[in-house]
Amino acid sequence: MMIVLSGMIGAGKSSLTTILAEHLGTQAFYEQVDDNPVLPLFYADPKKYAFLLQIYFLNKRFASIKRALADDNNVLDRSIYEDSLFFHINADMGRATEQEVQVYDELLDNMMEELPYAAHKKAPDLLVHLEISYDKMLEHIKKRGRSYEQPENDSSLVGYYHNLLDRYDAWYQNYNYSPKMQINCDQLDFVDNPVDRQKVLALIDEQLKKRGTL
Ligand SMILES: Nc1ncnc2c1ncn2[C@@H]1O[C@H](COP(=O)(O)OP(=O)(O)O)[C@@H](O)[C@H]1O
Ligand SMILES: Nc1nc2c(ncn2[C@H]2C[C@H](O)[C@@H](COP(=O)(O)O)O2)c(=O)[nH]1
Repeated sequence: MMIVLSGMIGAGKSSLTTILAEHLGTQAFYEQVDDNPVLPLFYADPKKYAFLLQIYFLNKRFASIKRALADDNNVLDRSIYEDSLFFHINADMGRATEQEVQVYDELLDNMMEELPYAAHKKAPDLLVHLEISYDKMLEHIKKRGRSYEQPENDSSLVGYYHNLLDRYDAWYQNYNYSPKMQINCDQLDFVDNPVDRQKVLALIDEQLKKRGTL
């Protein structure tokens, strides 16, 4: 069983990846963030580093999916499809050239074809999308405290985050690679509140049982 968590920056993917993997007794696979040397460069100069960051994420994501596929059961923090969404939004904001987008799209297609499970199973068993409002997302970003993500250090992030949030909603509505479910995280504190945590886990269990995966 492969479960993938999707959602905006700060939605709670990494936190729920840990909780869910523990609940299901499976392995967790995280996005490479704190030890990502390109991420701070990107936030300081998005136009210069958008393409490099995307190649960095694609490479790491691909390695992580291959490692995850070596196990029967796993939970992944963010999908490879969202990386592409991020890049296309950045390109639409003038941070990547048409040629860079073309190279990225072709490389992604090529790499997806090479996945060892390509012949049988190209997608996760369930995508769990964490929906979040702008205000709640900022609250989480503040709580986590990565300096380069704070709008008070860089006001252009307000527009960037609104763009991402708007397009994320449409992305989830159109996502059709696998079964999917959405959890609104604004009122559910699955990090510090055990009752909310059980509620979220029950919602996911219900979907897995319905699909015969649990
Ligand atoms: N539902 C929630 N309620 C309260 N705090 C949360 C919730 N989800 C995440 N957080 C907090 O918000 C911050 C970002 O969460 P994280 O799991 O790193 O998000 P993501 O991986 O989606 O970027 C962390 O400090 C985490 O403790
Ligand atoms: N330009 C891109 N940025 C990305 C991508 N994937 C993640 N990120 C950024 C967003 C956050 O600052 C940080 C970690 O994301 P979380 O949602 O896990 O907090 O990395 C991407 O593909 N392109």
